[in-house]
Amino acid sequence: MAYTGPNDHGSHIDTGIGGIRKIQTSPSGASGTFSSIPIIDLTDATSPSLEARKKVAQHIYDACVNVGFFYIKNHGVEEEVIEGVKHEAKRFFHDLSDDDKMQLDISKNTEFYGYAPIRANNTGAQTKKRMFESINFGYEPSMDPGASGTADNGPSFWPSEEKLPSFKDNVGKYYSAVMGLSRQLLHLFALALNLEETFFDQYCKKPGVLLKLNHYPAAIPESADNSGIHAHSDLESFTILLQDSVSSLEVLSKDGVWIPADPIPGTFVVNIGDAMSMWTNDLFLSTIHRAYNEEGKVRYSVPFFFGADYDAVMETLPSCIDEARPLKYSPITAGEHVRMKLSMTYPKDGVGSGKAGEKVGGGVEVLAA
Ligand SMILES: O=C(O)CCC(=O)C(=O)O
Ligand SMILES: [Fe+2]
Repeated sequence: MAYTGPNDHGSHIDTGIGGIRKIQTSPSGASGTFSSIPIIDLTDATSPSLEARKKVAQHIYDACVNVGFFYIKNHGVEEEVIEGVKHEAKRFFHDLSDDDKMQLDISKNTEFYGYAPIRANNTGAQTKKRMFESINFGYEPSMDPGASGTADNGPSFWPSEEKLPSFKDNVGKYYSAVMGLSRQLLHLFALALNLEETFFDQYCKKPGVLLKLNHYPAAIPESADNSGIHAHSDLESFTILLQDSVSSLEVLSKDGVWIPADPIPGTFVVNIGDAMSMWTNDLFLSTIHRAYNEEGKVRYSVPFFFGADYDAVMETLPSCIDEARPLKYSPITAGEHVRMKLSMTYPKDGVGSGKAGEKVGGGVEVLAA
């Protein structure tokens, strides 16, 4: 299903990630015209031939500058591991009591890791509850096959072994697999940008990552709407999204059409986030998307947000600046960028909520707190 009109909730959008913005299709208004989301075969991403890897990178380049979203197939993550994390997501949301889940309350965590219950929009613009709950897990060096350096991204809240036996182990297997895949994608992004294949590695030794489990319940009570996750862009460098079989995700094209990104078996959806868009001076698009519960079916999704080391300074790549594309962004550490935007998503008693008209990080205009 595709909807016309830029946004069916008025002229401003709830980013879900960073307060309310004017409708726009990228942090700074850059956007792409597209009518479908490309599927990219990663078989040759690990080819010994540089030429073959560059061909894959060229497809990624095209997708990043035109759409900001693409599916990947033949990504190498084992089916069993994928089924494992889906199973654990169901256990988390259904086997734990509300009290158990609130023990992991995100508002008690310094780094915005933890559980966020079904709640009304945190910005106050929407009074009805949004029908999704989620839990975020932060960077875990023990789950990163490529870890180097000492991470200081703060501790995650995990359910105890007693409450949910083997949960951390099984989620950890998925986490490690997508962590490895992320490092492969980093190489492809570098090749796509005509950089040394390992260019981004130096910024991603202990990366700021979030593995999030989302649950969209089937039943929509009177006190809620079916909106799920409202229109937003992701804030990290890129996202690897695992969907179940229920359609929900839609991506906004420049002409205001919501293009479905329905689940395709055997694939992940990858999208560029605000940080990579800033890094590339908006050459790579951080495209607005949303996930509404239109079908009234229970749905789970597992986004893995990958960003640079919190102490890495993201400075716009010189090759992405020219007369037609003048420099738009000041250098910022990945940590400052992420913490600022997460604090607007999950405000804590007046801390960090965006103010009307405030310019944040990537030049995003925040219109209401
Ligand atoms: O559930 C989905 O399909 C998308 C979720 C999403 O966009 C997010 O959590 O940022
Ligand atoms: Fe998202």
